[in-house]
Formats: sequence, C-alpha cells, structure tokens
Amino acid sequence: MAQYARGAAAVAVIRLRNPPVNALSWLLVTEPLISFSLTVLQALEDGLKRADADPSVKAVTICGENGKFSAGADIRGFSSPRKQGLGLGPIVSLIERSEKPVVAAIEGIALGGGLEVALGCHYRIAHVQARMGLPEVTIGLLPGAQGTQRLPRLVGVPAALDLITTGRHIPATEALKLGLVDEVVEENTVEAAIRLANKLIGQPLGPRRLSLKPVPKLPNMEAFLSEALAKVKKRAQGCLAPELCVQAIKAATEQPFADGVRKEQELFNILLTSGQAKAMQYAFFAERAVEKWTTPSGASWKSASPQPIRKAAVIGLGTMGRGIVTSLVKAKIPVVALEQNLEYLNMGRNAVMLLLEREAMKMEQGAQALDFHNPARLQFAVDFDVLRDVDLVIEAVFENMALKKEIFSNLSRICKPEAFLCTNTSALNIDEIASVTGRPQQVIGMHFFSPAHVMRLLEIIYGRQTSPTTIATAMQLAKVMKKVGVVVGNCFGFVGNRMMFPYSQQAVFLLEEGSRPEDVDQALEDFGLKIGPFRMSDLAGLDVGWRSRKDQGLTGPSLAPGTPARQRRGYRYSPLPDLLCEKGRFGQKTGKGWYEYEKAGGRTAKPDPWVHSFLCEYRNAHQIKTRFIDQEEILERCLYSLINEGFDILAEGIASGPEHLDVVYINGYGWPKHRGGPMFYASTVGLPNILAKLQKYSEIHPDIPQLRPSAFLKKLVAMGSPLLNDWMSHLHKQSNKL
Ligand SMILES: CC/C=C\C/C=C/C(=O)SCCNC(=O)CCNC(=O)[C@H](O)C(C)(C)COP(=O)(O)OP(=O)(O)OC[C@H]1O[C@@H](n2cnc3c(N)ncnc32)[C@H](O)[C@@H]1OP(=O)(O)O
Repeated sequence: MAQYARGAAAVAVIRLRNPPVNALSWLLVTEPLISFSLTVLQALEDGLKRADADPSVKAVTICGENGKFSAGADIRGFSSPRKQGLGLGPIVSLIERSEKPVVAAIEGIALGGGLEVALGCHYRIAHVQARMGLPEVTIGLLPGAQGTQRLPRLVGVPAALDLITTGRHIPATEALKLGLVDEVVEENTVEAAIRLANKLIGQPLGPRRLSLKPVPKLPNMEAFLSEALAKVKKRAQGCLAPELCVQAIKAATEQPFADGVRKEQELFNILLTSGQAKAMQYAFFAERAVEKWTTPSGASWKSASPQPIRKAAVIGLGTMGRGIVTSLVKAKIPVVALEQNLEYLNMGRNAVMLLLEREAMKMEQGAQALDFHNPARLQFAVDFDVLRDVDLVIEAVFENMALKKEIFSNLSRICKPEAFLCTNTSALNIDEIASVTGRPQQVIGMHFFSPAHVMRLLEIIYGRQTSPTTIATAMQLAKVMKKVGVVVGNCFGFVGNRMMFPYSQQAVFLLEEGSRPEDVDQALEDFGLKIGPFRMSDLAGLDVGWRSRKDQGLTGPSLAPGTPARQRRGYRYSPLPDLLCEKGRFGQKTGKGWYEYEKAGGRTAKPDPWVHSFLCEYRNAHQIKTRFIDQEEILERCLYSLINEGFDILAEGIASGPEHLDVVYINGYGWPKHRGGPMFYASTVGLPNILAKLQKYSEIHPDIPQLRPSAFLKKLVAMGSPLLNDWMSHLHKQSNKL
C-alpha cells in the first residue's frame, strides 16, 4: 500500500501504492481474506515514522506508483460503515512537522487528499504533464485534510477560492505560476525530487511549513469573501458544498491555523452527513459504470473492439452539425463537413469557424493545436463523393424520417463497406433508418445534446442489428470527444426524451388546472433543475414539438374531424402548446412563448399577462375548475411521472441499470448532481412513497396513463424496496406478492 525504500544514500522514498490511482484508503477491511492488508494511510504514517527514527535518513521524498501521485481519499470509503481511526489531516501535519526535509514528487495526478499530502511536504516538484486540484467539491465535500487552511496560505485567497470551489484540475505550468509547486521538470520527477531533497539537508524548514505562514492579506478581504459567497451560492443551485468551501476558507483568513482546521472538520462533517455527498459520489461511480457498457445480449468491451476512426464526416451544418464538427476537430479527428448546397455550406462554414476560434481561445495551446484552417483537418463540401474514404459518418439533418432514409440509402452506396453510419436523432427509429442500408450492423444512433460541442451527454442507441463493434466504436468516439457515452436501446425518445415526455405533459396539465408557467418552473428550479420545463420549451422552440405532434397525427390537418379538444386515443391531451404555436408563439426565437422576451431572440423571460389571461379563457372555455396547486404537487406530478417512465424503461431492458438513466439526466437534462439523478432520488424518497403518490394521482386522473405506477416499481416495493444496486437483479425474479 506504500513502499519504503532508499532513493539515494540519505534519502528515503515513500511510494504510495494502490492501483489504479493510488487512492488513499483508510479502511481497515475486516473480511478474513484481506484483513492483513495495510491501509495506504497506515503505510504512509509508518514510512514517515521509520524515516524519522533512522539516523542515516536525512531527507524524504513522497511519490506515487505507476507515474501517478494520488487521486486522493478513496471515495468508496466515505459511505462505508466500516471506517476506522486514521485521519489524513494528522498525517499531513506529521509530514509538515518532520525535522527532515520532505519533497513531493508529483507525476500524473495529485488530487484531493493527494494534493493535501503534497501541501504538507516542504517542497513540491511536478512533472510538466502532471495535473493538480482539490476536486472534493465535485463529490459534495471540501478538502478536509487541512487543504482549505494550507492552500490560501500558499497561493492566496482568490486562487484558493477558485480551485477549491470549482474543483478544477490545473496543469503543472499553471500550478507553477500560482506558486502551488516549486519546480516543473520534464525529466524523471522522482530523481529530481531526490536530488532536491539531498540539497536541502540541513537547511531550515520553518519558512516552508505552511501552517506557520499567515494568509496573504487583501485590502478588502471581507467584501471579497461576501461577494464570492454570493456568486458561489447562485451557481450552486442548492448544492451545499461550494458554500461550505467558502466558509472554510473564510475561517483561514480569520482564525489561527489550528482553529481553522477545527472549523474545516466541522464543515466537512456537515457535508459528509448531508446526503448530498452520497448523491454526488454515487454520480461519480455511475458515470464510470456506464462507460463499461453491456447490452441484453451480453455484448460489452470484452466482446468487441472499437475500430480506429481516422477520418469522419458530418452531414448537415445546422446547429447540431456545427457543434458535432467542432467536437470532432477538438478531438483531433479529420472531418469532412457536408451541406446540400453552397449557400448553406458557406453559412455553416462561417458558423463552425467562429465556434472553433472561440474554442481555440479557451485552450492552453491556442488555435495552432486545433489547426482547423488546414484542409487535411477540416474540409467543407457539397458533393457526397468526398465520403468515399471516411471511416464514420454522422448524419445531423433535421428530424424527418423520409429525408434520413434517403441520406442513408445514398451513404450505403457511396461509403466504403467498413464505414460506420451514425444518425443524430432524438427520437426516430434506428431500425427503420438502418433498413434502407446494406449494412444495418454498422448503423447506430448518436443523440447529441445542444450545443453539441459543450454538452457532455451522448446517447448511443443500438438497433436490432447493430453489431457490438459498432457500439464499441461509437463509445470510443464518445470518449475521444470527451463525452459521456450512454448505451441505450431503441424506442421512441430513447431514455432522455422518453422520460421527459410525461414530465412535460404533467407541467402542461398543471397549467390547465390552475398553475402559471412561472409557478411550475420556479418549483422545479428550486428543486435544483437548471431550467424549468416552460423556460426550456421557450429556449428549444415550441415549434419543434408541434411538428412532431403533427407528424404523429395528434394535431394539425391530419387530426380526425370530431376529435375532442382535450382527448387523444381515449386519454387526456392538452392542446395548450398547439394553441400557442398557432398564434406564432414559438418561444425565444419569436420573442413570445410561455413567457415574453425583450425582442425576438431575447433571453430574459418575463411572466406574460397575455398568457395568464389566455389560460383563464381556456379554463373557462373548457369548464375546468381552477384551484391553487402547491409546490409539493408540482414536484410530485412532474418528477414522479418521469421516474415512473424510468422504471418502465428499465423493465423493458432499454437501459441496463438505473445509473444509466441518472447519468443521462445529470449530463443532458440539467438534473442537479447533488440529488444523484432521478432514479437515485427515487431511492432516497423511498419507493413505497413514490408508489403511494402515483397511486393517489392516478386515481384522481384516471385518464393519464403516465401516472399509473409501473409494474416494475410495484414489484420492487412488493420485494421490500431493495437497494438501487440490486434493482436489476429483481427484474426477472418471480414475486408471489404480485
Ligand atoms: C480521510 C480524508 C478526508 C478528507 C480529505 C480528502 C478527500 C478526498 O481526497 S476526496 C477524493 C478527491 N479526488 C477526486 O475526486 C478524484 C476522483 N478521480 C478522478 O477525477 C479520476 O478518476 C482521475 C482523474 C483520477 C482518473 O481519471 P481516468 O484516467 O479517466 O480514470 P477513471 O476516472 O476511470 O478512474 C480509474 C479508476 O479509479 C477509480 N477512482 C478514481 N479516483 C478514485 C478515488 N479517489 N477513490 C476511489 N476510486 C477512484 C475509478 O472509479 C475507476 O475505477 P473503476 O474503473 O473500477 O470504476
């Protein structure tokens, strides 16, 4: 768990060893088979004491095994009931108190507790490719091993606030500029650290002990911290950790080190027991779990190897296509971008170039690294012939089955036989698109989220005949584009939009019954969603859903004469969104939708008196009794109907576990990470509670099938509401209680 060795005559080397990332585990595992294993923290403490006791050792270097310093505390340990004794903070103090110089040799990563160990060292040397950070805030915690007290003393309050409240990882070069490390090397970092340790022997260490240093003063510290707190609270949308990080740093500016450490511990314990940390740590592991995809037929990374993508093509340079091209260029994959005519091509080219210029400005190495003016990297064309040599095509034209089929039939003819054909769609049937090609096994859905170069989520949809190699290739491409790929099955709306449908439907029904758009949005935004359903609908454009409902025959000319206004196929239907569209209210783009905006294309939503009186007239016309609807009902009807659909999706095998649904919602639909995703949230509310509420609402609204509890939810409750990790194992088990 940590190896002790002699690096040079007088220098002891303590090497943290816990693959794959040298997490600092502090659990004494009690299972008989592994009870002998030493925790990393115990081993680190033993190494320090051994070095201290050995008179021939004059200095110490701490490094990590396999070119990685440490990814910090073992995250699994925070939710384990078997935690024992050892804390990291006291060990960091022990390092700092050492009378022998201690040098951290930082390679790969030094994150969280790993960086806190390095902050206890008297000197820090980093490899030029190393990355550092205190990402505890991203898992609902704060740097609880004295990091909130040492970092401001080393780099000053503004930089410490930035690093601790965002959790961002910074490169070694930035760490050097901030003074976080003393030296950056390109050579062997451990050898450089040993050399430095040798030179330091006998030198005074007092000035290098951060706990003894004052926090650098700012002329307006109090005002600066209050402003920072206000900013952080606004950004956090109900997440506690960023706010408590600021409080801990504030303590560093006001109190002596030891008192600051006590405050840090107090705040850390609040977070640890808040429930938010558990949700965010679940989200951390959920993201890694979905990366290890499987399908119901058993395909997985083990059975399939991704094929190399040396050149890709994107068809259609609308909003989505532009973002996809940008993502591919950023991933350094040569791209051909195709449009139907020169006018659209030029428009698309200009827009892509603008996006790329902006992205390049954000990058450390700038535009040179992207090299997007080089035609070998990015080419624009109107002729399908340029697609002959590409390895993969992503079609991103608008959602029209006939058009997509025409394109795929052409692609099947023109592209080389081994090329993969992907469609960017948010709902359409992958099998139908694949059916017009001679290679359905190489056809796959890739549902990007707008803006595609920013949003991390990528739903990857396999059809009946999609091969495991095609899935593996799409997943690998997602990884290269730094996206979170989630493999899901083929059904209308896939996972994300299918769950969204009952949610949006409830939101509109609530308007019929008495709510205003701003009431519904506020309740859901207070819950933590980034944007409520009506603000979202105005942003995306109401006309998008209107077109789809017309295609489905739910409204418009194809609607059978005599169809009741508020009923379709025997169930409740609300024509409210259609009526708004008929009045040209498409949302932000027309300056009016569920809200009003300062102008067409405006972004500031203002409650609209016109909408309020329109809703009154509508309710009167349909003789709907208006009632006051409280926040609780808004949340329950919108969120529980979404969760209910999630249970059906799991039961149908569209996703292989609840984590998939949660990762989709956190990364693509603005679900608050500190609530862990909808299915995790359901597990915290308690499945019997969700079931009881759905039963209640479905009795009140028997004409809304989406409120009828899913059979799988009922089954889980009947089986005693097992832990979320065990849900899928109960899917096919018989229950005599049902
Ligand atoms: C007692 C101390 C009290 C308080 C103070 C300290 C608090 C902390 O230190 S909290 C932890 C802070 N650290 C982090 O948040 C880092 C989290 N990890 C990452 O960001 C990334 O994993 C990485 C940058 C370190 C590596 O990324 P990548 O190369 O893409 O690999 P993976 O993410 O797939 O990770 C590989 C593998 O390692 C597991 N893992 C990573 N970090 C931890 C960790 N800190 N604890 C436990 N496990 C960790 C990760 O789950 C992967 O494992 P699986 O493949 O089995 O899922």
